[in-house]
Amino acid sequence: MTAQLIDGKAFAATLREKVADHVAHLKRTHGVTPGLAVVLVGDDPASQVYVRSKQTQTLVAGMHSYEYTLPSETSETDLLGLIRELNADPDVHGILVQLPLSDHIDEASVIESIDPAKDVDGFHPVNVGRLATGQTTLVPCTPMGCLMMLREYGGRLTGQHAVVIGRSNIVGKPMAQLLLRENCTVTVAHSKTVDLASLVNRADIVVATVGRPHFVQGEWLKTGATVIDVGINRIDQGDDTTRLVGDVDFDTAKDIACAITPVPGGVGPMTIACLLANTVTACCRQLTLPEPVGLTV
Ligand SMILES: Nc1nc(=O)c2c([nH]1)NC[C@@H]1CN(c3ccc(C(=O)N[C@@H](CCC(=O)O)C(=O)O)cc3)C=[N+]21
Repeated sequence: MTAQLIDGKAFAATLREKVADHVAHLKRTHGVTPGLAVVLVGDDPASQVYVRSKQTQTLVAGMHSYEYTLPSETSETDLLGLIRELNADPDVHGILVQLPLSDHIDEASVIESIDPAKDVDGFHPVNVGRLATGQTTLVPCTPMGCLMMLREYGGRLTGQHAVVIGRSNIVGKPMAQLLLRENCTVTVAHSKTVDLASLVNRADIVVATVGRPHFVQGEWLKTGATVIDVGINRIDQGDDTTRLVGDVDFDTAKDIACAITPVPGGVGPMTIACLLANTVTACCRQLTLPEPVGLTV
């Protein structure tokens, strides 16, 4: 058996079309253009690539993009000052501060300083709490993209056993909340989990977000499982080139799973498309305009 490939790249392109359509509608009927501010501290090359990609796609969708690249030695006070300005700026509907931040800046303080209404990452404790209590909120982009693909390719989600491997605040925990909301039976596994292989073997849905290349083996999987690979691991090829691989050993998994996301071209592109979708949603809510259809989960 060879699994169906979940084409995140194509899925993301379709979602970005919906975003662009709604942006055009907002401009036409309300004279409003959604705006996204992206803040990057430091000069990490990988972060620069992501931020550039976010900016390009924001502009292509017809939105305003405001980019702030700050030197790595920027103080926490200065960063908080910028966020205060962005919170107050009516042209900015979404704020994303690229993580991780340098050690001298307290991440939690920075996240808490963002207006929850503009928190398009869904990382603010108010939004985390809203998700956990089943209220309308802004949902973190990576798990949101994973859920959209699972709804499309995972069959009826109710009653399925989902195993989320990884418990980060940005992926694992919100993913578990979203799957609970879909009536899945959810198990969250992590680095201290005993006998992970046999746990994974009982999963109908596997979401791998551990940050270790090729960690999940195909032989662990139950036949017919749906596999979402959140991992983005850059591997040195030994010849000065690098290759991007996931947390799942794709070559062995593809023969056992029913559907599987590739890396690259799976979760990554969906994450950015969901960021654009959240910016439009945030804009509509701030201006009490009708909620866009198809841009939320
Ligand atoms: N506040 C915050 N929000 C984030 O959403 C956030 C962040 N910080 N920090 C860094 C991570 C990483 N991230 C990615 C998004 C898209 C791809 C992506 O599109 N990847 C392509 C490949 C890109 C390549 O070739 O490097 C793919 O998987 O096909 C990857 C990684 C968002 N992040």
